[in-house]
Order: sequence, then structure tokens, then C-alpha cells
Amino acid sequence: MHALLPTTATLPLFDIAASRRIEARALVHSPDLMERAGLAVAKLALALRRGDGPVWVVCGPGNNGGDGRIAARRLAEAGVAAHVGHAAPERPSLVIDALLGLGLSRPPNAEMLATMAAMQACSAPILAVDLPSGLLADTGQPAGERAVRADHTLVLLTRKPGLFTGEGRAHAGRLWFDDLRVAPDEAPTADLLGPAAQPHRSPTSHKGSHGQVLVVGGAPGMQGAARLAARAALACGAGRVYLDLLNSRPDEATDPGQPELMRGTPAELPNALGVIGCGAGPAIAHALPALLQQLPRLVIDADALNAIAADPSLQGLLRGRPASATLLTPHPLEAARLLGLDTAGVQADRLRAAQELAGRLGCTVVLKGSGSVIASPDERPAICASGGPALATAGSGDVLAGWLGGLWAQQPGASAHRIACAGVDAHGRAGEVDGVLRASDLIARLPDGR
Ligand SMILES: NC(=O)C1=CN([C@@H]2O[C@H](COP(=O)(O)OP(=O)(O)OC[C@H]3O[C@@H](n4cnc5c(N)ncnc54)[C@H](O)[C@@H]3O)[C@@H](O)[C@H]2O)[C@@H](O)CC1
Ligand SMILES: Nc1ncnc2c1ncn2[C@@H]1O[C@H](COP(=O)(O)OP(=O)(O)O)[C@@H](O)[C@H]1O
Repeated sequence: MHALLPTTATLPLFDIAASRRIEARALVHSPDLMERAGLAVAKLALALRRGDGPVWVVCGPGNNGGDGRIAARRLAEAGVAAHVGHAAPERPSLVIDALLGLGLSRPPNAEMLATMAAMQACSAPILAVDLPSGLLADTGQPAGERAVRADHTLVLLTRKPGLFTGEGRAHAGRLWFDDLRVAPDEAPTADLLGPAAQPHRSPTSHKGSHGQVLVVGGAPGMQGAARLAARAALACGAGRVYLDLLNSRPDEATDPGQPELMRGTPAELPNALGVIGCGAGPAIAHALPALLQQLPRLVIDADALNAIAADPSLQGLLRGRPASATLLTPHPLEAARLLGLDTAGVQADRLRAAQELAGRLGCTVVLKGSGSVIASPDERPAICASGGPALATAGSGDVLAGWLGGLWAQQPGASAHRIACAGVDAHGRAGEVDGVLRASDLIARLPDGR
């Protein structure tokens, strides 16, 4: 058993169907899986309980409840009072939530909701078994009006995608994992991102070796967005970074605070990697047909995504681009516009929404938000568990777009999917600070992308 985050390597995630298959095959050789699960829960409970009071074990009707009952027996064997039932004992030292796990199949009824509310009202920490009760393992959304908000979750046998995206992070608390000594014997449903290896930077390299980035955006009043993207591409290590500020005066400074940035246009830089849309406003719509047809690699963000959502002919141009040449970075509302859904429809199943969008438009998609999802045609999707609420600040998405552009400019042979995985994870890790972060500070925190 060990803490799951931060990850030091990319790890496999398995959805409910895959977890069931793995469990069924493992049970043939290891019929004592539930004993192992209960023992692991009891061990963690002993480490987590606060004070000397009894442990309250809330068991449901299925195997999740079975794990809880075994944990209660093991705790009793260790000399700790374990109270199994749906009413809280006096001053519990810990609550074990073994009400519902992988088998959650419908919104919890009133009785279940009342038990969940009673657990939540307890002052003792909550340890969820496998999943916080009421949270859907595949999507990270509550099945009904609420799911348990645990302080800790001990994930068993397989890591489930819903723990890392959508509402999963907010409900699971600190994540622990025990594989119950079973090695998964099928391909994962998705990857949980670990840190990417840094690309090599040759001692004889020169600025021409590290690519060109052209940032197109920053209409009057929103120039900061494009400047943040350009600064991030520069900080990442791109050899040359140019800005094309939309509707700017010819004598307007590109970025007074960043003298390394240069002015450039798509016509002058036909081989540059384009980062387009940051702070662009509606004016980007006119520039998009040429950008989509001319620039070999594109990171498309913000207003460029909205313009594409509103214009089927731009969607056609996007679909006509070569494979692995385009990376879209929508937040949930932008993704909803592109899919013709509302935001709730996207958030209801983020993995599926990102895959659907990637398939429809033939692009790599980074669906941003807690647990960003990376999806591409013909690639296994990935979920990024790094990042946190410090990233919920204006401009952090512009920094991401610029960072992705800077990484990709330096690695022209890498697929859009690989760049997205590497860049999103680095961006998330740089954003893991207590309190608040300004987008420009985020650039300083990002490791250089060599
Ligand atoms: N079988 C084994 O050996 C192992 C089982 N494990 C545990 O088993 C769990 C899965 O067990 P189950 O498949 O029995 O699933 P659960 O225990 O999660 O739930 C299934 C039961 O809950 C009921 N139910 C589902 N949704 C409900 C709702 N909204 N309101 C009321 N009742 C509802 C179902 O009708 C069924 O009776 C895992 O999450 C994990 O905790 C793991 O320990 C691995 C080993
Ligand atoms: N609570 C959070 N947890 C993890 N990442 C977050 C969170 N809030 C925001 N982010 C990340 O911050 C970035 C915000 O991007 P975006 O919404 O486009 O902002 P902006 O347009 O202001 O730059 C995305 O990469 C998103 O995934």
C-alpha cells in the first residue's frame, strides 16, 4: 500500500468493466482477495484514526461492504473497537466508508443519502474503501445528488479514472493504493500521467535548432493573453518566438516587458508552430482559414475554438489537416460549444467528451479543468492528476497553450498527443502551490522544456 499522488511514472487506469474482468480472473487463483482488501483497509485505518474512540464502519449491501466488515474484524483483532452499523458511535476516531464502491449502479436512495450525510457530519476523518460512496468510478461524477467527500480513499486492485477527473479529486481526498498483489492482465482504459522525460539539448545547438513559435491573438484589450502564451513558449526553450497581435498599430511594442519577443506574421513565418486564439476575440475568425491551411502545426485555444465551433466550414478545414498536426485546448465550455452540448453534458463524462471531440475533428484534444483529459484519434486517452485550484486564475490556460507550443517547436518529430501529455503534466505540477498564483508566476515555475 502506498500514497498514489504525486505520481513518479505514468500509471494504468481501468474502468469498471476492465476492473471487473481483472478481478474475475484474479479470483480464480486468489479467492482471498476480499480478505486482502479488508486487511489493507484495517492497516490504513490504524494509521489514520484520530484519538482512541471506536472506528465507525459503514457497510453497504455488496462487496464494498464486505471489505468493510473484514476491516472491522481485523481492527477488533488489533484491539481497536470497531462499530459496524448505519448510526454513529460516540466520538469515533475514524469513519470507514464501505457503503458503495465499484457496484454503484443508480442514484443513492433517501436512506443511503441519510447515511452519507451522517458520515459527513462526523468530526472524525473519513476513509473511503476503493471509492467514495456515490461517486461513479468511470466518470468522477456523483450518481445522484451527493457523494461522500472523503479525507482519504484506499483504492483497491485497480486505479479508476473517475478518481482523477471531474469531481473525483474533490471527493477522494488523499489517495492510497493497494494492488492486492494482482498484476493487471489487460491493456489500461487510460493512462494516469507521470512526468515526461526532458528532451535532449545538444551542446552544439543554436537558436535555429529549437524551433519557431508564432503566437496569433491578443486583440486590443486582451493582448496580455497572447503575451503570456508567447512568454511561456520562450521560457519553455523555443528558439525564436514571434507575436502577431491582432488589430495592433504598426508601431505598437510587441511586449515591452519581454524584449526577446519579436513581431511576425503567418505570411512571413510559414513554417512556424502556431499558437492561435489566446485573447484573440472575434477577429481571429477572419484569420483562421489561412492559419488552418498554411501552418504545419497548430495549438488552438480560446477564441479560435469558439470561432471554429460557430463555423462548420472551419471545422471542415480542421478535419482536413494532416494527422497529429493540431492540438486543441478547450476548457469545458469551449468543448461544449464544439460538441453542441452544455457544460454539464461535457463534465458528466469528461473522458468520453474529449474522445468524441478528438474523433470528430481529427485532432488531439486537451479537455482542461480538474483532471485534464488528453485524447487523440487512435491513442489511449490520458488523465492528468497534477494541478490544483491555484491554476484557477486568468491566463493560466494561455500559459499552457504557449508552453505546449514551445515544447512542440523543439520536438518536431513528437506526436501532438505526446506533447500534450508532457506539457499538461508539467503545467499542472508547476501549479501545485498553496494559495493563489498569478499566471506570470506560473511561467517562472515551469521547468524549462529541454
Ligand atoms: N470481490 C472481491 O474479491 C473484491 C471486491 N472488492 C470490493 O468490492 C467492491 C465492488 O463490490 P460490488 O460489486 O458488490 O459493488 P458494491 O459493493 O459497490 O455495490 C453493489 C451493491 O450495491 C447495490 N447498489 C448499487 N447502487 C446502489 C444505490 N445507489 N443505492 C443502494 N444500493 C445500491 C447493488 O444493488 C449491490 O447490491 C469494490 O469497490 C471493492 O471495494 C475489492 O476489494 C477487490 C476484491
Ligand atoms: N481546480 C483546478 N485543478 C486543476 N487544474 C485547474 C484547476 N482550475 C484550472 N485549472 C487549469 O488551469 C488552466 C485554466 O485554463 P483556462 O480556463 O483556459 O483559463 P484562461 O483562459 O484564463 O487562461 C487549465 O489548464 C486548467 O486545467
